[in-house]
Formats: sequence, structure tokens, C-alpha cells
Amino acid sequence: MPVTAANLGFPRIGPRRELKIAVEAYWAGRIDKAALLDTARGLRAATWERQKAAGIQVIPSNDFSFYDQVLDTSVMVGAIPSLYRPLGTADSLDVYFAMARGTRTDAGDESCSHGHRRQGDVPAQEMTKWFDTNYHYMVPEVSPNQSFQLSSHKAIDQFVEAKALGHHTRPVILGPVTYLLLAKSKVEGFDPLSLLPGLLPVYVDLLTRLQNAGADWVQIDEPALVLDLDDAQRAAFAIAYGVFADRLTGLKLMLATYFGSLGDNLATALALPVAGLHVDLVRAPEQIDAVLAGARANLLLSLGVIDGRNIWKADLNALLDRLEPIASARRKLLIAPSCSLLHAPVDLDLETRLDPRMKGWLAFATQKLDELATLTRALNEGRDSVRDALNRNAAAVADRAGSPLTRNPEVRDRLAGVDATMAKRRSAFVERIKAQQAHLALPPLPTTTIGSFPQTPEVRKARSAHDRGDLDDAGYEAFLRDETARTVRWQEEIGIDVLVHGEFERNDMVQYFGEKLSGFAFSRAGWVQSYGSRCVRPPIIYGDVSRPAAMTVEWWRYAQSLTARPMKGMLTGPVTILNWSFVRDDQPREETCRQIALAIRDEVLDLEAAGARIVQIDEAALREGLPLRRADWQHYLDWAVECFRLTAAGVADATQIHTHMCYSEFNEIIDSIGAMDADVISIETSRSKMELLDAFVGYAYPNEIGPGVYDIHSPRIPSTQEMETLLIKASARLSPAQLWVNPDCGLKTRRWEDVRPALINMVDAARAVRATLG
Ligand SMILES: Nc1nc2c(c(=O)[nH]1)N[C@@H](CNc1ccc(C(=O)N[C@@H](CCC(=O)N[C@@H](CCC(=O)N[C@@H](CCC(=O)O)C(=O)O)C(=O)O)C(=O)O)cc1)CN2
Ligand code: MET
Ligand SMILES: [Zn+2]
Repeated sequence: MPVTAANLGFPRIGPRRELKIAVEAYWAGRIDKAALLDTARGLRAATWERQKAAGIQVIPSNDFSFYDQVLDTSVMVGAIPSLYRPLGTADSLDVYFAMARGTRTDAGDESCSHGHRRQGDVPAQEMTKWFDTNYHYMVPEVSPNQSFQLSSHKAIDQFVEAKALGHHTRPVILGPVTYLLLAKSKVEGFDPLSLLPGLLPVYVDLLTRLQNAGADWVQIDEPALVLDLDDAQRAAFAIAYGVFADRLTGLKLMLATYFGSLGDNLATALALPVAGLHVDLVRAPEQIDAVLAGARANLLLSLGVIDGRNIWKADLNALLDRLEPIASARRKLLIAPSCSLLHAPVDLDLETRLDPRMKGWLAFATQKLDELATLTRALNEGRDSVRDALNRNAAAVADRAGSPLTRNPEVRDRLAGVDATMAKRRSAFVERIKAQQAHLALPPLPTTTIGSFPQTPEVRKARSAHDRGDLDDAGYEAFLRDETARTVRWQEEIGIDVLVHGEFERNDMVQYFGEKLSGFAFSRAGWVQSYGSRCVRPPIIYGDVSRPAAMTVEWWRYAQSLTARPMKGMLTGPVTILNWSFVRDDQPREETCRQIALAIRDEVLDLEAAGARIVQIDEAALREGLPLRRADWQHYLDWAVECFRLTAAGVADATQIHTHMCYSEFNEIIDSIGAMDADVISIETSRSKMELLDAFVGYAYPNEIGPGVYDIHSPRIPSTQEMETLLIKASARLSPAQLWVNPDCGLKTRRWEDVRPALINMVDAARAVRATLG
């Protein structure tokens, strides 16, 4: 058979988040290590079986992880910062979870146990976004004198484990160059890539052991090959894979690239002495011609044609039109998803409440395996061999393309009528701020929070009881009102100036809006890992977006009725809703974003009409949505900023628009941040000790800023003193008249026990610094 169905990775959380449940139970001390390992082994076995049953011939192993595959790699190569070494051997679970989440026993993100911060507790490693996904990895930390040694046999063990179950798998590991390109060092100016020579022997050791265990192919992921690279970085690939070719005989490497086009790195990739190359033909279908033209005859190509990042059924007949000529021209070929299926929900069959018509348009990870198998069979045995499956697929694709559900003429007419004035506030900031100050009468350095307060187990339980029908609407509403009222009163008591309602009614800042907007569908079990045990259920944008009714006004009105202080209206912005959803692929993303922008604009205006003096429009994902290639940045930033402005610009001068962004490395996009023209922006700056403010200073940013003084990603309670110091630092960089005082981000993942003292300290710090302003 010339064509083979291959997979690059499968979600590890389990169809019902079994891994999350087990890991959190282990952290809380409710189950022991043996029970955790048992659950994990069971999940792996089921995942391999699922792929085999679907007809996948190349099944991955080592795609399982207890937290993150980059952290796994750090442990594998022994890059354990000295801080964590006293906690156990390099491959112990204790060290692993300490690197992932720090060692505070009483207040870890997901832990419910009680106690006090022990002496010698260590912080978690830094975490950041995996390329342009909503998945987060643990940033490897290396030092100039870093030594590496093979410190975990997980990849080998899991290969052997699969073999014992009758699966001859292709282990997957993260490649050495991408690993070092993602790594950071605390020593300024030190380039982690210079550690490559010391890292390669560890990879050779591992690969040799895999080979000895019986592996013939290994998938080695090098997604960095789709980024802008300089010559030294490109040369690193040649060096690394040259060493592998010299030192390993008989073991074949499938070099996997994904999330974009190889572009100007194509020649580099094609020249590497590897046996196979995987390319992403969903994100970058156009690269196929250059890849085919440049690939040696004996380079096994793996064509990523099934979208690993989205949930739409593929158009199998159209794919076959493209693939048949390639298959007949090449001796052998693999057909694969574009990237690991990690980013897709597990199984559509678990969805019982989706509109059946819409459900017919979708494929989750399990269904994508079926698509791969169907394509492969059609290529090997002819389309007739899978005629029924192809006909059903064609019917589903045609149904979606022709469906009135995806089109709303009113939305399209309205969008066509949008003119530039709609994206422009009536007056310039200098005028607006006068009107706002008169209206709001706030002290200097006003204090506020980013929106959410702790999503306690009680809040989650009430919501799930309501979802199941065990708690009626009135009971659920009463519960939420009570939570909200207590939170509003408490903020007032401790002296916060601009209040929030706490977001208790929201399951998630994106999903909540998805559930209220038309053109969106949402799943029951469509969980995707975001970081560690935390998951999200991205809504599915299938059609034109509109807002049937106000979404947040009643909760805002209730919260404002409890206080005379300004209550912020709290909304998620269009770019963030877009970036954290599964988006329709039948029109440009920017068009979908504009539709969302108009819907949120209406909500902003409704909040204003109801009396809101401040409306916050979160754009947490605007920065992370930057395209991977710099050449594509400006186009994205242009429409993203326009969408934000379209959302915000309808209000009167006196209505203050806030925005919030979590990731604050704004140096390169500060023009666009400025162009958003929010009256106030709150950002994440506490960990960087305010250094991230320099972008704003250099730009002479004129509007107001709330640089975060409280690191909410850590359960640590910041002292008044340290927040004062941060505020003084900030006021040395910017005019105190511009400054707000707030945490880095929302408080939903924290516990009340930590939030209470931390915010009291924050208000004290603001008061102390205010007093020095005179
Ligand atoms: N979409 C999105 N992306 C984001 C963020 C974000 O807030 N949203 N923040 C950044 C960091 N990412 C995060 C991602 C997830 C979570 C998180 O807390 N997720 C929760 C789930 C949130 C949720 O959807 N909650 C639902 C469902 C809760 C739930 O699990 N219910 C149980 C039952 C609960 C019970 O009875 O006790 C069930 O459905 O089975 C709700 O509150 O209604 C989790 O994994 O635990 C936090 C941060 C970046 N990306
Ligand atoms: N308003 C949201 C919150 O406070 C913003 C979070 S940004 C990930 O949770
Ligand atoms: Zn945030």
C-alpha cells in the first residue's frame, strides 16, 4: 500500500477529562500515585485502541503528558533548575509537578487542601502560549553552564507499554532546536541555542534506546521551522540533524513541522538528512508544489491535510482531487492531520445536545481519524472502495455550504454599511478624559480589579446543578445574586474605587458570550487542554454572528444597584472571542471578527444606556493572536484594532472604555495598542517588575494604564510594601496622573483566602503612594 494513515498526537485529557480529574485528585491528596499512574495507563491504552480501531496505521506514543510535553522534554534532558533538584530525582512526579505549579501545598491552582506556605517552597516555572494556540507550555529554563543528561525514560517506557498491548507505535519527541528556541536563560544576552552541542548527545542516547526497544520511526517535532529564523538558527537544524544522521543508523526520523508554511526555511528543511518530512497543508496548502518539487525521491512525505486546529469536517472529495495525482507520482506517502490533535476535542459522539444538522458538519479528534482512514483507503483502493463514506461526506459538506443557518442577510447588510466614523470616538482622549473625570470623580491612582473573583467549587457546583436541572432558574439566580452582592459589598468595604460584579454567572469569559450570541454553537464535552489540568470548551462559530438580546446588562444593573461607586460593565472583546473559539473556515477570520464586533458594540451601548459609566472590553488574546510570521503582522493588527475600535467607539466622551490584556510584551506592537485608543488599559506587569511598561514610556503613551501589581498566577500573597515599590517604579516611568492600581489579571483561579489579604494590601499600597503625591 503506497499510502499510509498516520497520526501526530491525540488529546490526552480523556473523553471526559479523566486525566484532569485524576491529576487534581492526586494534588489534593485524595488519590495516591499508584492510582494516578493507573488512570494514565488506562487512558493511553484506550487512546491507542481508539486509533487502531479507526484504521490509523502510524500511531504515536509519548504524546501523553501529565502536564505539558515541553516540560516533559525538560525533564527528559535533565534541564531541571537547581531550585527543584532538592525535591527528588529528576524523573520524580514531585519534581515534575513542582516545576509545573510550584510547591505550595495549601493553595496551588487546583488544590483544595489547606495548610500554610512552607519554608523553602518554590515557584512554578514560567508558562507561555504554544505558538498561536490557546495551549500553554512551561518555558524551559537553562543556564550558560547547563549540562544535559537523559533523565527520563518516559518515551521508551511508553513505546514498550504500547508494544505490550500490541501497538507498534511511532514515538513523538520535541526536537532539540525548537526546544532550545523556546528556552530562556536568566542570564541576559545568553543564547540557549549555544547549548545545542551539549544537548545532542542526550537525544542520540534517547533515540538509540528507542531503536533498541524496537522503534523504527520516531516523530521529531520542529514547529520552529515555520517561524522567521536567522542564518544561525537555520544552521542549528543542519548541525543537529547532521549529528543524528551520523550517529544513528537504521532509525528513521519523521521531522514534523506544523502551524504554518516552511516558507524561506524550506530549503533548510529539505536539505536535512532525515527520512521523512511532515508539512502542514491546512494552514499552508500552497507550499505543496514547492515541497514536491524540492523533495528527494526517497524523502517520505507526510501530508497534513486534516485540520488539527479546527472542528469542521474536511471536504474529502476535494482533498482526493488534490492528493490522487501526488499519490500516483510518489512511491509512498503518509496522510496525517495538520498537527497533533491535541488542539481538538476528543469525540463528537459525546455531544447529545448539538443541533443534529450542525453536528453533521463537525469532526472532533476521533472523527478526524476516520477521515484519515477514509482518505487513505480511497487513495490505495480507489474512491469506490469507500463510496458510501465519501457520499455522506459530500452531502455534509454540501449541506453546510448551502445552509441558511450560516447566513444572516441582516448581519451582512449591516456590516456593508459600516463606515470609518463608527470606529472613531467622538473626541480625542484629552477631551474625553476631562468629561470622564468630571463624571467619575475618582482619586488619583484609582484601584480596581480585572473582573472575575474566585470561581469556587460552590459556584461550579451550583452551575452544574442548574445545567443538570437539579437547581431551577430561580434558585441558581438567587445563588448568583448572593455571591455578587457579597463581592460588591466586600470591595466597597476594603475601599476599592471602581468595582466589578465578579463574573460568577460566567463559566468562561468566551464561552459565556458564545452561548448568548447567534451563529455560535457550544459543546457539552468538547474540552481542549489549555494548561496543565485546566481546560476550555471553545465555542463553535458556524454562522453569521448577531446578538438576539442584551447579554450582561441585567447582571450589571443588579450589581450597580448595590453601590454608588462606579461598577464596570464587563465584556470580552471581538478579537478574543474569535481567537478562543473554533471559527468558521468559509470566510476570512476578519469578517467573522467584524460581525462579533458589531454584536459587542451593541452590548456596550446597552450598558451605557443602562447607566454604566465604565465599560471594560477585554482583549486578552489580541497579542497572542499575532501571526507567526512577521510579514503577516500588520494586516492582522490592522483589522484586530479596527474591530476593537468598532466595539468601543459608539459611546459618549464621558463613558470610559477600559481594556485588559494579559500578555504585556508590547514593544513591537505598541503602535497598535495606542491605536486601540482605550481610555484605560490594564496589563500584566508584576512579574517583570514593571519593565514591560517601557514600551509605553518609549511610545509616550498618552492614555491611562493599570500596570498589574499583583501576580495572580501565583497563590502567593503580595505584601503592601512590594506593591508600593512597584507603584513607585511605575510612577517614575509614567505620570502618576495616568496610573491605575490593579492585579495582573482576573482572580477566578484563586481562592478567597488569598484574594482577600492580597487586595487589602493592594488598596493600602495605593493609599500610601497617593499620600506621597500631595
Ligand atoms: N477560553 C479561555 N481561554 C483562556 C483563558 C480563559 O479564561 N478562557 N485564560 C487564559 C488561561 N487559561 C485558562 C483556561 C481555563 C481555565 C479554567 O479554569 N478552566 C476550568 C473550566 C472552566 C469552565 O468552563 N467551567 C465551567 C464548567 C466547570 C466544570 O468543570 N463543571 C463540572 C462539574 C463541576 C462540579 O459539579 O463541581 C462538569 O461540567 O463536569 C463552569 O464553571 O460552569 C477548568 O479546567 O476546570 C483557567 C484559565 C488563557 N486562555
Ligand atoms: N475579565 C476577565 C477576568 O477577570 C479577564 C481575564 S483575561 C484572561 O477573568
Ligand atoms: Zn488577563
